[in-house]
Amino acid sequence: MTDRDPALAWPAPAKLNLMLRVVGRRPDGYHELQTVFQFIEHGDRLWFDVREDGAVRRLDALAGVAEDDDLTVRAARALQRATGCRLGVDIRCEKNLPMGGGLGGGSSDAATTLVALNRLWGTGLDEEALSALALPLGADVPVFVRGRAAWGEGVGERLEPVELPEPWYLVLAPPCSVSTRDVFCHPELTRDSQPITLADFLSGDVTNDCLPVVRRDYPEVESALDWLSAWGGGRLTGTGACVFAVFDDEACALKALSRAPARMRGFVARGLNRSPVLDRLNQG
Ligand SMILES: C[C@@](CO)(OP(=O)(O)O)[C@H](O)COP(=O)(O)OP(=O)(O)OC[C@H]1O[C@@H](n2ccc(N)nc2=O)[C@H](O)[C@@H]1O
Ligand SMILES: Nc1ncnc2c1ncn2[C@@H]1O[C@H](COP(=O)(O)OP(=O)(O)O)[C@@H](O)[C@H]1O
Repeated sequence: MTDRDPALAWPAPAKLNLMLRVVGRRPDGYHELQTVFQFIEHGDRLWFDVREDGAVRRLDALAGVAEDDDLTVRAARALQRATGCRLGVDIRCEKNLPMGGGLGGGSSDAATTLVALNRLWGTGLDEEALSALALPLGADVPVFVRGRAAWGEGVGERLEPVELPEPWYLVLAPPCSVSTRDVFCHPELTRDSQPITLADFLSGDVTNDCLPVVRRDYPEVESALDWLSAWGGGRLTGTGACVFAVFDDEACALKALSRAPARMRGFVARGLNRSPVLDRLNQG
């Protein structure tokens, strides 16, 4: 066994927000959203080695993120606190997802840590209890813990599983990072969208209210969206910076990717209604 044995890896998939409406604002300043989350077959990978001494350590450095702030470390400590577990863990993370890209990489790492350690430490929390631990770590963490594509409301914590088509996505990562906080503070952000229904979304309403302000303030995002317009139109995930287009088959998506300007990094991945974390859990 190597310390990064693929057979022992735990997946941390990315998510896409297939639509995102800002429908109000709570007294604490957080915005009420409507969104649709779907996972994609592309993400980070994590390995966990249980320690007997209770220490939680991160073995791979993450640029700009101190060990104590790392969402994997915070998730492990939150599980220890909630359960009184005296075990610890060494965490390795192969980071494939861009940070601050709207793909939810940090949130997914945190969720995978909660799910995996709940198994490896034998702490026995059910999905409801794990989701409650997840929310204070970030609004997107619960959907990754539950592991099902979902219609989300509130700040993303009220989740209803949905069955969606699972197309292929071409995702482009423009060379910039968008601050979620800056987008939500933007004076021109639409904050009073009319709520829609799942049926509205399924019949084609895929508005992302963050798109106009992000497009205007981030020229790299604008140019990625413009480039994708030739391939049926580009959409923003979350607050960006990543953008995506939808394809019926993998070959067409790969063909589009091969023609992307050299400065645009990207990848092709299938949409998933079920997170690979659930399958990993069933593997034991
Ligand atoms: C917008 C979404 C959609 O999936 O994804 P990302 O683009 O970040 O991936 C999420 O709701 C992001 O949730 P989360 O990742 O927890 O946001 P944070 O980084 O904690 O938020 C940073 C700041 O944005 C503001 N914020 C965030 C979420 C929200 N519903 N209303 C807000 O007003 C708050 O000022 C908060 O302090
Ligand atoms: N394990 C982690 N992976 C990624 N980001 C992390 C992690 N731990 C903490 N962070 C912080 O969370 C921020 C948001 O990360 P991420 O979830 O990747 O982006 P987004 O919310 O835009 O999808 C990062 O910019 C980083 O400061």
